[in-house]
Formats: sequence, C-alpha cells, structure tokens
Amino acid sequence: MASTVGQVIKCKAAVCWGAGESLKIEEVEVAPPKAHEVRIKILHTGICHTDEYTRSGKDSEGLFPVILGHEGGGIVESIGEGVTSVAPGDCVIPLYTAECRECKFCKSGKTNLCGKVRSTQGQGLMPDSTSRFTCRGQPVHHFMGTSTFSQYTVVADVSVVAVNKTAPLDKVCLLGCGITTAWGAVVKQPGIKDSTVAVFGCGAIGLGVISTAAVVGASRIIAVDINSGKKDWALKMGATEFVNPTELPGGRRIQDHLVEITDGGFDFTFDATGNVQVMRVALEACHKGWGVSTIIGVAAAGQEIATRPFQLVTGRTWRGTAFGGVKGRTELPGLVEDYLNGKLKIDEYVTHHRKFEEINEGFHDMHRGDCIRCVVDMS
Ligand SMILES: NC(=O)C1=CN([C@@H]2O[C@H](COP(=O)(O)OP(=O)(O)OC[C@H]3O[C@@H](n4cnc5c(N)ncnc54)[C@H](OP(=O)(O)O)[C@@H]3O)[C@@H](O)[C@H]2O)C=CC1
Ligand SMILES: N[C@@H](CCC(=O)N[C@@H](CSC=O)C(=O)NCC(=O)O)C(=O)O
Ligand SMILES: [Zn+2]
Ligand SMILES: [Zn+2]
Repeated sequence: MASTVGQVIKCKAAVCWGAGESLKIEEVEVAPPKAHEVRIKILHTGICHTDEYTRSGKDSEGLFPVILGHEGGGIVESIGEGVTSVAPGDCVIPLYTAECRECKFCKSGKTNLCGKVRSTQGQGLMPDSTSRFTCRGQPVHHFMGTSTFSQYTVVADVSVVAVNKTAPLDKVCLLGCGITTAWGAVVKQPGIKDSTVAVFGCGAIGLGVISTAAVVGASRIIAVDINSGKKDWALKMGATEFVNPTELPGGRRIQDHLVEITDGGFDFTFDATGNVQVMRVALEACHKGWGVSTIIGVAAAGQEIATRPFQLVTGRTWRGTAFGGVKGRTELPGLVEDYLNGKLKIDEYVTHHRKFEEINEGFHDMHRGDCIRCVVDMS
C-alpha cells in the first residue's frame, strides 16, 4: 500500500455539527502532523459521559463542528519533525491531560495539570492555533486534544503515550479516561486504607473508585445511586453496602441517613455524578474534623456548588481531581502492565460494543442503566 506519510489522509469521522445534534459519519481530511505532532490511526474508542456532556451543549468550552472522543487507542501512522517520544507503529493512548515535563505545572510536582497545550486545546485547536481536520471544505474543531471519534487523528507529542504492543486496544483504550481517573482518584489520596468511603454514582467512574478503594483496603465502602440496578454492580466491584436515596423512608435526607449509619460520617467521599446537589451531599456526608470529599463529576455550564461554610470550618475538605491526578506519559505504561498482569480490572467495565457506524446508538446505550462502558470499533 502507498505510504500516507506527509499526505492528507481521507477517512471517516463522526462529526458533531452543533450542540444537541447526533453525530454524523462524514468523510474528513486529516492533514499530516506538523512539528511535535503525531498522527494516529485510531482502532478503538470508549464513549465517556464527558463526550455526551459536550455533545449535548452543556460544556461551557463546547465548540462546533467538532470531532469528539477522548478514550481511544491506536497505532502511530506518522510523526512530525522533532518527535522523539513515539515512533510509527507504536501502540498508543492519546492523553487529554498532556505531560510536557517542562512547564511550571509539570515541574511543580504538585499536579498532573500540564500548561503546555491546554489553552489551544480548550479552543479546539492544535498548539499552532489551527485544526488538522476539514470536512466539506470547512475546518472542524479538535476535542480535548484527542478527537478519537475519527479513524485518524492528530495530537501534540506531549498528549500521547506508547504502551505495551501486546495490549488489547479495545480494552486499554479505557485507560485514556475512565479507569485511570477512578484509579488515580483513590490511590493518590493518602489514607484510604482502613477508612470508610462513600461513592456517589455507580457508572464507570464510580465503580472504578469502588474497585480501587477495595483493593487499597478501605474498611467500609457505601455505594450511592438512584438506580437500584447498580446495586449488584457496586457489590461485585467491592462495595460493602448500597443505598438508593430515592428509597429512604419518609423523604429522609440522604446525608442524614449516611451520617447516622456511619457514626458521624465518612472519612472519604467521592462524587461521580456531575450533579451539584449530589456534590453537596457528598461533602456533608463527611465526618466532622477530617472528612475529605473529592469531586470527579463534571457539572453543566452555569452550575455552581454550595454548602454552609460551617461545613468547612468544622474540618471537612472539598477537593477535586482531573484524570485522577495521573501523569499520563509517566504512569499509563505501568497501568497497562498492571492490566496485563491481572492487577487492574478493565474487561469488567465493557458492557457494550458498537461498530463505528453505530456510534450514536453507543451514546443511547450510555443513557440506559445497564451500560457501564461502550467501546466502538473504529475500523
Ligand atoms: N474529573 C475527571 O477527570 C473526569 C470526570 N468524569 C465525569 O464523571 C462523571 C461520571 O462519569 P461516568 O461514570 O462515565 O457517568 P455515568 O453516567 O455512567 O455514571 C453516573 C452514575 O450516577 C448516577 N446518578 C445520577 N444522578 C444521581 C444522584 N442524584 N445520586 C446518585 N447517583 C446518581 C447515574 O444513574 P443513572 O444511570 O440512573 O443516570 C449513573 O449510574 C461524569 O460527570 C463525567 O463527565 C469522567 C471522567 C473523568
Ligand atoms: N470543559 C469543561 C470542563 C470539563 C472537565 O472538567 N474535564 C475534565 C476531564 S473530564 C473527562 O472525561 C478535566 O480534565 N478537567 C481539567 C481540564 O483542564 O480540563 C468546562 O469548561 O467546564
Ligand atoms: Zn472521560
Ligand atoms: Zn507541562
């Protein structure tokens, strides 16, 4: 087959032309990678709730037309000048949280949030402020620096990591977001061993938090979800109990119930719903004096969190995490090895598979209570 290196590639991509619209499979042109960029043939991608959040128009950073997707796996097709970290043929995972190892954030040792490409990423553009995608003669925005709903995508070299070539990409693509976020939210939070934990929301993220908290050795893990169908899932992943707030007697408030059954509240709580009222409950279900609540869920544009400041004055801590605090280029190869060695669950989360042409059905799957993660075959 003729080499595509340096050429514009024509391929299929799922384009979202406007907020709230279904994705449309289109022929797109994907320009070759410029300096410090990498063009990737995407083989599989998960659909994360954050893709739906932006598609639906709830993302204050949302731009259209756009190629969504940020939970992918693929093979490097070609590299731009100056790229040394990956090579053609490498098995890679695109990273929506870059890791340049040079910026103030990366060098701080305090955060995984890299500053190198974040501003252009938020504008749906590559670091030189242009797009590599066109469709029907017009530029199409990138998304989260990854755009994995395209058969070929271009990412910055700081936004991609090579992993073990034997890893099945239809599984480890989930390390591009969901599994890693949940894992990091727990392991990077000191003190979970022998502690009490509440997890609000039992989607892929919440279940991953439950599973990791169980592995780390939490003494009691209470899963909270408004869908009782999630009870079996939560218990299977390691929760010790399950509570459905809508089934409490006499309209009792969930935070009052949780504080009562835990003798004062939890050591740690996690929001994995993106609902700001639930975030408040998660904070207020923390134990006075030391409870720590972590926000993972992403809330819609215009939403704000609130609580009585007294909740914080009396020793509760409110914090949040992006991509689980994980530095992707440094840590993802190890997580892939953990998966290959049976130390990290991924297969269990993949409940649905879809062909690329069925990607909109994959979004519908996500709204059904029985879908944890849908993986799309991009071939
Ligand atoms: N910070 C980060 O880096 C990341 C954040 N996210 C965000 O994390 C959140 C979770 O993602 P994901 O697991 O994929 O989403 P899902 O939609 O799969 O899971 C959310 C779960 O929360 C349940 N839920 C909804 N409302 C409530 C409520 N009031 N009380 C308790 N449970 C409730 C849902 O139930 P039902 O099924 O009935 O709707 C569902 O089971 C999203 O907001 C996503 O955008 C995702 C990845 C990374
Ligand atoms: N664009 C949104 C913010 C969305 C958000 O918080 N994204 C998370 C990852 S969610 C993955 O599924 C994140 O990494 N945030 C940090 C970042 O730098 O974006 C908005 O504007 O509200
Ligand atoms: Zn995600
Ligand atoms: Zn950086």
